[in-house]
Amino acid sequence: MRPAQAIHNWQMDQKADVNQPEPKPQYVSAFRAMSGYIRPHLWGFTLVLCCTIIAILSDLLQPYLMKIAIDDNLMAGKNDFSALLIICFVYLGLSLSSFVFSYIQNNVLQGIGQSIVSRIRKQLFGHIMKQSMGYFDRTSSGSLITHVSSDTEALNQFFNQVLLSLFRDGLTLVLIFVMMFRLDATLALYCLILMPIIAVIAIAFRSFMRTTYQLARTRLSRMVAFVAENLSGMHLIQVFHQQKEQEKQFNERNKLYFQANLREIRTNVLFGRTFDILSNLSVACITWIGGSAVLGHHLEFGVLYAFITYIRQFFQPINTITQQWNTLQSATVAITRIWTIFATKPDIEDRVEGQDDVAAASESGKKKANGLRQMTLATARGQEAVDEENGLVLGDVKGDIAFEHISFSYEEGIPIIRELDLHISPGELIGVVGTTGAGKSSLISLLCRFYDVQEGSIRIDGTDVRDIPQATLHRLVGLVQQEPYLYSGSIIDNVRMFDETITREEVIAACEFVGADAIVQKLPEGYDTKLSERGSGLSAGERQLISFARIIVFKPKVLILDEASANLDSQTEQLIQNALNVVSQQRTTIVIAHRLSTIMQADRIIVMSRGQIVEQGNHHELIELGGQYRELYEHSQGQIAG
Ligand SMILES: Nc1ncnc2c1ncn2[C@@H]1O[C@H](COP(=O)(O)OP(=O)(O)OP(=O)(O)O)[C@@H](O)[C@H]1O
Repeated sequence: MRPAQAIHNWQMDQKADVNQPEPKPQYVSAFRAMSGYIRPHLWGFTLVLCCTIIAILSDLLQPYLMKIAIDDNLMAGKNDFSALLIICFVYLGLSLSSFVFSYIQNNVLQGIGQSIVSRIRKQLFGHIMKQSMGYFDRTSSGSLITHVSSDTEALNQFFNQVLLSLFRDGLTLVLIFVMMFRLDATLALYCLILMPIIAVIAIAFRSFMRTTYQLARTRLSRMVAFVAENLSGMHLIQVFHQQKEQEKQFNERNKLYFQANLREIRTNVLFGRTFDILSNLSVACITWIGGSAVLGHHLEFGVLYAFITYIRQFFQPINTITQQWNTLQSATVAITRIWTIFATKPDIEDRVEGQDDVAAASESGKKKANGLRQMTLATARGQEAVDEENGLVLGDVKGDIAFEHISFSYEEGIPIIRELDLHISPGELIGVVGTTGAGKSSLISLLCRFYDVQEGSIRIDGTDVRDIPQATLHRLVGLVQQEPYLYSGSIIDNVRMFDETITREEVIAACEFVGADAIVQKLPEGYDTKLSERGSGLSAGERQLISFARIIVFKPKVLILDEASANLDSQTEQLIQNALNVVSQQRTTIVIAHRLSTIMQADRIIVMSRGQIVEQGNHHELIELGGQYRELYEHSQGQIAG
């Protein structure tokens, strides 16, 4: 397999246009893109080829054998029973050979197809996982699910139906003509007259079938996308009692898909039956023409019998090839979609050694970046992470954070963060407050490098985050999100994020440390309790505590907490407050607070408005100042009192 070569081929064919929304089938490009995956299986394909040829010959020789039996034995008036018996055995042998070689050909081809598709699916999933947040903002999860599931399945059909049909049915057609001409050239020429009629019907149906097929596929993917979106937002649907409305919308999509399917089926049936009529008509014509010749003693009866059999066999491959047109189209569209994803580079990538540095990166920053890179390599090997140049160890990172004159926007022309400066000292506990949409979450997304700033730089211990490999950065900076995500799996797995190098004892110690142990112990199987998807068996506060434990085991130098905005009961709130107090010790901590009570004890509170810092100081200083913070505080006090 040569994915790099395949992607290169693809990109050349697309002329670097990787953003086409509705790809059109491009057959040559699709075949070229697949060629890298086909090459390693050349021996397998050769075997398939040989088996197919043998199976086709075994099938096509059967009518010829009957012709010999009829003309050379039965009609010749010979009473040669042994010759007849031999013909019967050879006939059986041919049937058996057709069965065996078709079986081998099918199995080998299915095996090759499945292995290629499973490899592409794996690479596709891996590639999607590497994309940055901007990509997921732009791409719906429903369409990604479709790409990983049904588009890769369409590739499988490409191997098992399209490739096979093109070869098997194409060769069958050619050989049938050869046999026909060998039997009787005049009758064969009569059959050739049929070709233009068949071609006209096939072409007319082809465009119908393409339209109905594409319609059905589009409606199916819309329905899948709708289901995916609804499942991820189910709690909202239930809270707002939108079940009926969503059900109505789903029913509409379902109905449209049902209608498109019916249309597709009807077109296919009509096409198949039209071919049947044409086939019967041809048999009738040949029976009349050939029968007259037999009666006039110009043609042997056995030849006519074989001819009629060949005509019947002749329509089946044409029918199959025309039907495969749809599969070929959907496979090429699927290849286009998949390769478009493969060709999409992540917006955020680790800087490659020797690449141009950001203008702002200082010499010392670069040296430290080198150090951090080395650390990643060393930690990946499980060794003591030492930077040879600077003598840094991972444990030496202090957690000094500087936002230096940064500006950022998700979309051009709509600034979210504007020329913001902020320095956070190692070990400081910072609270960030502000009205909704002020840019608080965006600020921490930038620190985690989910997005890159357009101006300025963000530095950790003097190193630009763009110079730190992402794997290192995400070990340095731990994030507890507003809605902590728990996976289907045990509590142990969720705390250590499936990292087997973290022991059970470490997980339990972390849970005890943040006060989650008592909650876990109450669960039916304690730490081995299997959580359902998103940890739906736990309350919001309990999920927060588990995610605190997660932070403890991964020991980040900088902790970011995007506080849950959901109302928690006072007991859970106290548990979370205690947990925050312990996890924030000896690490730089930034808390985006929705409840001011969480950050009243913070070393410093930042008040944000419209992407800028408008006030900062500790709780008392900001109350004294009498600005936005005081307003927010009085508002929150009013709410509590109310
Ligand atoms: N992925 C995104 N794509 C485009 N715009 C976004 C995206 N995320 C946030 N925004 C916009 O950026 C602005 C700041 O959002 P952000 O989430 O940073 O605010 P916030 O202060 O954290 O708000 P809240 O307190 O409500 O969470 C908002 O106007 C929001 O609509």
